[in-house]
Amino acid sequence: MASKSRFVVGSHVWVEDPDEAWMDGLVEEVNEDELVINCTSGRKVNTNILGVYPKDTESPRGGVEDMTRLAYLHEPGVLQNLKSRYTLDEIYTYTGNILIAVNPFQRLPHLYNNHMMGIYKGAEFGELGPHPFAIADRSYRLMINDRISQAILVSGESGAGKTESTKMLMQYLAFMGGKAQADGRSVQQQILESNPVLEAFGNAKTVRNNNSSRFGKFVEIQFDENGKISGAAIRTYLLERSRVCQISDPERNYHCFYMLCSAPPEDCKKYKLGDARSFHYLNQSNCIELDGLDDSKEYVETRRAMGIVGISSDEQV
Ligand SMILES: Nc1ncnc2c1ncn2[C@@H]1O[C@H](COP(=O)(O)OP(=O)(O)OP(=O)(O)O)[C@@H](O)[C@H]1O
Repeated sequence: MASKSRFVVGSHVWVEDPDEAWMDGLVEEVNEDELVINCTSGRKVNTNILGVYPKDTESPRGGVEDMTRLAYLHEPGVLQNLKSRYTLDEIYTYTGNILIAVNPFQRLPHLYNNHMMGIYKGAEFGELGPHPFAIADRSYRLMINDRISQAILVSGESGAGKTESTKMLMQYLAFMGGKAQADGRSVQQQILESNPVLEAFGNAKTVRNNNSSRFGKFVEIQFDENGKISGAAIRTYLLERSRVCQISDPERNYHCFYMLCSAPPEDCKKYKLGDARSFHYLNQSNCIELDGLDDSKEYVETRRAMGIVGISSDEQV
């Protein structure tokens, strides 16, 4: 908590602001518990000492990779560090061995390719830049070396990037534990292909996220004593069932329904499907199509993924 003695005229500080969250500035006057702060934004603020925090003027402009190195680990300090890194497209930051991801809202394929997985493979934790691959690698190594099951918890608010981060963790563990297999349906492939299937049936557009998971999941990947994947299980929880029959503008129902309505003509005829706008469960909202999402392509892709995870064509209809 801020205390009176911490601030004198000329102190660099952070002050809470209802619009900006935090503004930085210099203390201009100290009157008991009240401060007058001259903010760099040009505003002058009179405030109580309780809403003011010291600012570290020596932290690097580009931020630090591990926030335990910050002089002050308070909210404005943490947010400023994340912001400095984000402006340089550094979306990952550590706080000790916790990885913080800030949603980039753009595809960054160079961060997640095979080359990157190769770089993180076996690297000492903290030696390379913060990355989900480093977290996955550390868990994998701990499992191999200590022979103890490991768990990675991914949490955050809706749209924060949990689903995307989880896919990267799974991608890395599948890379590390993969076995060369000729029949094209290896366990690691099945694990990765489970994502499009789960997303088709359990994800929907919400106000906050075009691909919001409307369920929780626990992904268990089992490894044999050589560190190769031997099996997997995915448990899902608490699917938002009400969405099936009730949606509000501008949200959508589950992706699978729009995919079905965009199926190839022979399938539409076979299953008596038609324009999504003709179905009450879909036309309660005006949002039918999503930018950047081709439901007819997704239909084909989902059926392919269902085949890979082991749902036969007979079971699919
Ligand atoms: N690392 C990333 N790279 C590129 N895009 C990302 C990344 N993380 C998130 N996104 C974008 O943000 C969107 C929302 O992310 P995501 O679905 O992972 O959030 P979530 O935390 O799982 O949300 P919810 O709780 O609603 O399911 C993604 O569809 C994607 O467009």
